[in-house]
Amino acid sequence: MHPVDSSEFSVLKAVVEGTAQATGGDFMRSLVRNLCQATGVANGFVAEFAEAKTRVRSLAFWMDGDFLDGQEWDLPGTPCEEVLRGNFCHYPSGVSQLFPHEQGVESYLGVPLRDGAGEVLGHLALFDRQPMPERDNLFYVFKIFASRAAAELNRLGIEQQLRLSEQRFRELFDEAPIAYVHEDKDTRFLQANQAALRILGVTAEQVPSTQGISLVPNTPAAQARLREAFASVEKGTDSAGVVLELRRKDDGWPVWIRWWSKTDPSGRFLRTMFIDITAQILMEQEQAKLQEQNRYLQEEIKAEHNFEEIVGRSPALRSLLNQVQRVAQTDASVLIQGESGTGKELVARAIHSASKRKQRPLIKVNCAALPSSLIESELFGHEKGAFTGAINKRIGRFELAEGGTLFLDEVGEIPLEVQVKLLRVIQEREFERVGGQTPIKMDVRVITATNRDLLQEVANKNFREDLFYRLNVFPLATPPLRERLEDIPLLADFLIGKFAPKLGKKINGIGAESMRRLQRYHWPGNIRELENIIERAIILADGPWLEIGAEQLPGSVADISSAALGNAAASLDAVARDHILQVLEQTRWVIEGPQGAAQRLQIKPSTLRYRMRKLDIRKPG
Ligand SMILES: Nc1ncnc2c1ncn2[C@@H]1O[C@H](COP(=O)(O)OP(=O)(O)OP(=O)(O)O)[C@@H](O)[C@H]1O
Repeated sequence: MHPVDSSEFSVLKAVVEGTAQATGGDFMRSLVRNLCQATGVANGFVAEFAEAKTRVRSLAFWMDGDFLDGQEWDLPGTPCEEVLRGNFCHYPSGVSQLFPHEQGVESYLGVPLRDGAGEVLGHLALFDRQPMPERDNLFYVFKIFASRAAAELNRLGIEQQLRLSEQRFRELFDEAPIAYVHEDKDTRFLQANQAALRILGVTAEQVPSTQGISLVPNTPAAQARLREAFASVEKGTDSAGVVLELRRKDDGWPVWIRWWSKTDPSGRFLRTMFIDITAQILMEQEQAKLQEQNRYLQEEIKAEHNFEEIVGRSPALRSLLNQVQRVAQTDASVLIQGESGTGKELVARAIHSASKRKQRPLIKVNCAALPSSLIESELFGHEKGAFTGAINKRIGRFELAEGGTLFLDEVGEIPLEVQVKLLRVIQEREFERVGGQTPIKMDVRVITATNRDLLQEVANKNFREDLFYRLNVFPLATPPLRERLEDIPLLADFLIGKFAPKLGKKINGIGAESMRRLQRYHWPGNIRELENIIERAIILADGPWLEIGAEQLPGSVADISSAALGNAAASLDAVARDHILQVLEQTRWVIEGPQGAAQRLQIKPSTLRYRMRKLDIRKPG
């Protein structure tokens, strides 16, 4: 062990005190200056390898009482070369003779600086115009500070690497295609990368004032997803991610993201990642819409329609067809009123087919066939989980009819609370799904039909007056068959042509007596009733001429007329009531099906129900 004498100690002390507060570049400068001043040598420097191992650059260079900046030099032909090979070198004098490039330098002392693994990083050196005799204390102090300088150089290298890797990480974080957000437990943003800002419509300045949950819309479906997302954080990361629905901060547009989040080790922050899946979700929605449309169209294909054919030449029908042609060219709402079976649906289809919307769908809703609790969601659709039983999202008939026509049959059956929404939708031309909050714009023409006296329903407060006038912009009335008995031969021919081939019969026409009988009948069930009678007559026919006897006309209905005629005091309603009751009792109150009362009465089950309500007919007991 080398004993420390007092002069060594004072040098040591001076350098230690001079460099105590400094780190990094400052430390190097303070080291060379203090070392020179404490040892009395004029010049000194710390240098590290430049890019090539044959060159060095100074980290600090002290010369004749001043610092020189950014010195760089080639090693060959200098005393430094040997030092950087890893050797301690001391030339007490004669440097300029040994190294002709180093004119004016007399003496040199250099020591390599190594990293932890022994690799040379640079060197610390002193040089002078005076000789530098060998002094133990000088070497000793010099070596101590060389290892201190090496440690600092090492640290600077690591710091630099750390800075680079942090910068690389930041760039990666910022430019990653996946969105990253660093947020606190209340989802207040601390940091968000470019992808996150882009997806969420948030600017860099808005990051500190943004809270993730405030971007989730206040709909039952979106909030349920949010709860699911937080539950997945509690459980640990869900590898499949959770789908969340958000609104962009800038324009409020909906975005859907697949979201993963994890609590950081401190437990105070969330590291959240997400990707934008809006395009995928919109495609799924479009697909669902097409599926729904497909399902609806399948049903429609099954139902039979006489598309173009509205048969008849009577003045009453001609006037109706004339109005149909005129109103078809416009987008006006049409209300078709008429008795059951007079062809209201046929007229609605004719308006659609003659309109500019004919390439788009005509969607029908029979309001009497739906339980009142489901009408709203059938019309407007619903979001997943909007009410008990709503498992999947459903697209409503208004959405299906986009660009086309919506035909609301038996509109008088719509409950009052849905009438309010319908009115608003027709006025504002936009609606929301049940349980949803996103307004959906629509371009749909509305045609409605009813066999009720709607104005009477308005007077009875069963139908909103404002909605009535909205729907009744262009009223049409389908005449009952008894007011156009002259159309019966034409209709009968048309119907024979329709049914006979299907039933495999060859029928020429209707016998003269039968035709007279048909034209004397008063047709409470209108054309639907005529259809049924002709179809039945074809089934029963033995020859090419149809014979329709009085017994083939529904005797019971004929009774109504005779009863009504025979008993002037009895109102038609009372007679109808008695008759319906009688048929219901015969069918044991079965309404639908081949043995049901509706079939016997030649009316639709929905119409029968409606009449029962109107005439206050209830099943006893
Ligand atoms: N002028 C017509 N020419 C040919 N067929 C007709 C005519 N009018 C109605 N029909 C036929 O009569 C049947 C009943 O017509 P539609 O369903 O349109 O009547 P509706 O008034 O809508 O009845 P409801 O009020 O009971 O719904 C249908 O099969 C239809 O094709």
